[in-house]
Amino acid sequence: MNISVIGTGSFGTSLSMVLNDNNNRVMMYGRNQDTVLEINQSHTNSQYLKNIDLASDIKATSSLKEAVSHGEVLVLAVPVNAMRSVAAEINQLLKDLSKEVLIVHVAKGLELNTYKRVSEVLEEVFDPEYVSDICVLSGPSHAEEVAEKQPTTVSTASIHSKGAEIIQDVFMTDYFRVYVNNDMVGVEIGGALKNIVALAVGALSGYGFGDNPKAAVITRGLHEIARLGTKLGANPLTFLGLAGMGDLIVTATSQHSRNYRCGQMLAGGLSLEEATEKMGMVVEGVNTTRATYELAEKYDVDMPITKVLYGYLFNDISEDEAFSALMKREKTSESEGLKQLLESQIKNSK
Ligand SMILES: NC(=O)C1=CN([C@@H]2O[C@H](COP(=O)(O)OP(=O)(O)OC[C@H]3O[C@@H](n4cnc5c(N)ncnc54)[C@H](O)[C@@H]3O)[C@@H](O)[C@H]2O)C=CC1
Ligand SMILES: O=C(CO)COP(=O)(O)O
Repeated sequence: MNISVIGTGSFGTSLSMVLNDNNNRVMMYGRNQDTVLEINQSHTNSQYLKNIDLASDIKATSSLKEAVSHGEVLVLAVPVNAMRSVAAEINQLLKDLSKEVLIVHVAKGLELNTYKRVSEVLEEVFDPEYVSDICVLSGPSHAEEVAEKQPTTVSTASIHSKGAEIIQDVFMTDYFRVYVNNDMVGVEIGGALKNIVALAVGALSGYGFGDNPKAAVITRGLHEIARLGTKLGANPLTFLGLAGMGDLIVTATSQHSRNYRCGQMLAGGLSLEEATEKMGMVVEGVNTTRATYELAEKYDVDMPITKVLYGYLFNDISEDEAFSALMKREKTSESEGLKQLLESQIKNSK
């Protein structure tokens, strides 16, 4: 198929390699002329993927119109905060070209202020006449390792039934395995909220905390992701899958993760601005912590780790205050919490 990948950052580039390996005709769109030239002439993207050669079949353009004209499937691989404006530009081009495409996004976060999942933003922006379906692709998939062709597994979900199966076909190679999941809300919430946990565990690592507190934050973090997710209509079992537990493991335990490394830098004394600037790539967990904190307040969902991280990121509470806020809460029952998740699932499935 003809596929256009919108975004020449780390993930857009590594997914272009997967799509090319699966015999699709891939065109990347990037707003940075130098990157576009480098991809076309040197077949590398050295700012984002060091020591990786791209196939010469992968073409890049700085014309969004050219990319939209080329693709039957458009892969949106830009940060969440750019999604609405990029989608609006694409929608206008689709109208002008009178063309229908299948959209898949790979962004992991919630939109600031609206607290919307990315597919909700896209559904709002795209005219259904020009978009056959809107899908998400998410799961444990560091761009660096995808580019090295390390065996990788991800989930895809779509608003309608057909889209996810097409996305499964266009991405699936012998090193990139795609599972269809029918829980769009769960897949998007899992991918977005694991970044909060990764930031928190990165900070723990930066302060020199051991494995016990890290396991506590990962496990209880997954629990609170599931609590908010089910409130929003997700199936709690999705959080045990690739887009939940899988992505949480890969992100909250890895030096590849920008969120984890950002947490480490904060613990090392950098300000939030300094840490995100030094990263030079998107750290979705920062905005998503704010959006999730506000969303949890709105829906009255107890999210102690998110709340404490919000205080640490935006209100300068210290690590001691953060720990004390978490450890000195009222006594609670683990089995009661799990039971409530199951009850929500029964309610959601009715
Ligand atoms: N890097 C990774 O391992 C993975 C990233 N993701 C998600 O994919 C999304 C993109 O991440 P990365 O590629 O890693 O980010 P990145 O920071 O490496 O690259 C982002 C790209 O988007 C472009 N961009 C930003 N605003 C734009 C706009 N308005 N118009 C056009 N292009 C724009 C930038 O120029 C850059 O090329 C994020 O939501 C991230 O959470 C998902 C899975 C893995
Ligand atoms: O989502 C990712 C891997 O699945 C990458 O996470 P970071 O954005 O923290 O690097």
